[in-house]
Amino acid sequence: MLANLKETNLRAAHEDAALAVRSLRLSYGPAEILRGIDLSLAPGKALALLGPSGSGKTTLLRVLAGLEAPSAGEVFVHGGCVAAPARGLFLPPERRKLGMVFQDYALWPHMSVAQNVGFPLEMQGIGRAERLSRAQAALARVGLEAMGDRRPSALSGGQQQRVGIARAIASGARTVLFDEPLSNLDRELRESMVDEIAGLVADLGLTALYVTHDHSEAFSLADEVAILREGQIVQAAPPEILVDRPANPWVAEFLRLGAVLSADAARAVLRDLAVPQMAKAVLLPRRDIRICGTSETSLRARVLRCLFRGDDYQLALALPDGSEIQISAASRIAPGQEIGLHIAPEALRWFDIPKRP
Ligand SMILES: Nc1ncnc2c1ncn2[C@@H]1O[C@H](COP(=O)(O)OP(=O)(O)OP(=O)(O)O)[C@@H](O)[C@H]1O
Repeated sequence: MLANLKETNLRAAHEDAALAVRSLRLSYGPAEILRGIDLSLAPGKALALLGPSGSGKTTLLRVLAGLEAPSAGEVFVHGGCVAAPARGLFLPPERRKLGMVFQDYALWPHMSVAQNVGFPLEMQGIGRAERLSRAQAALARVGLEAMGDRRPSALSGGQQQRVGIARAIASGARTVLFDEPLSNLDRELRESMVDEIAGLVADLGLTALYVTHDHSEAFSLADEVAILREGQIVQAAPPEILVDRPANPWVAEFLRLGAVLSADAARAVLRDLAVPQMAKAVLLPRRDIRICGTSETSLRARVLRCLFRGDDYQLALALPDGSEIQISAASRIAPGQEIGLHIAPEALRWFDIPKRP
């Protein structure tokens, strides 16, 4: 599975991995965009690269694909080294046995579905007859064997997504890189597409790497999520672990897990609190906070906004230290109202680094 590789276990890890990078760096002029990345992804697993805009997600994907050359470090695909600048090694994209699915699938409207799927094979110099038969086989694998003659515009969004995946695997790729595949879709469509993509990738037995800036998409699609910040991986773990044990206050805030308070603020606002020695910040996970009566109150908050979401209400609350937190509530509470909140001491997540590392 994915691991933050250490020098000692790297050799075994990268030999077995579908994808691995070691001490990867990339600079554009004086700007260092990727700053020492170690990752590996086991065959058949799905990894999401998640991070704020500009953190280097797309750049890392492009380095894996062979669309960018790293400045230092090594890239491995299915156990073989495909880029190592120190040794002058660089394999171009067509020799890496990786498929790519681009933002919004990037299908050419003037080509038929089968021509779209066969296009990368044409770029590899494969003849027409073989191209068509491989395109047809790939379409059959994604359940679209009857659609080869259609134009992409005559397919639903879900079918276009399947065409994008068929194109990625037509050359025999078992590992597919997805570059923000769902970024421009509206929310509802996106949710059903996430389901469909995850199902298809699992059915086809593919190894998948997704770039996304959407937390819920990353959590739904991937076995493990690597969080990038300014060209470095700050935490890589299964989604449940990220939510339960964020590595630092920045991860907790980025994932919007709740309110992060400095230890001093926590002492001031949380009743009867025992602050561990060395603690500099604490996360109050929003999933563990509930509205309560005065006798149970751990802290007080003021309602800033209250939004009806169909099933429940989303409350934006101001805590006494000025930080904001969003929780759900069963009924409407008017903005401006003071409420009591309860959080169990064992639900708190303490950090020995300050709130804004
Ligand atoms: N060709 C380039 N020349 C110089 N700087 C670049 C180039 N491509 C990307 N960058 C810079 O590298 C940084 C990382 O960009 P990248 O596109 O990898 O981020 P990202 O995490 O994918 O962001 P987003 O979610 O907005 O797509 C950004 O600061 C960007 O401006």
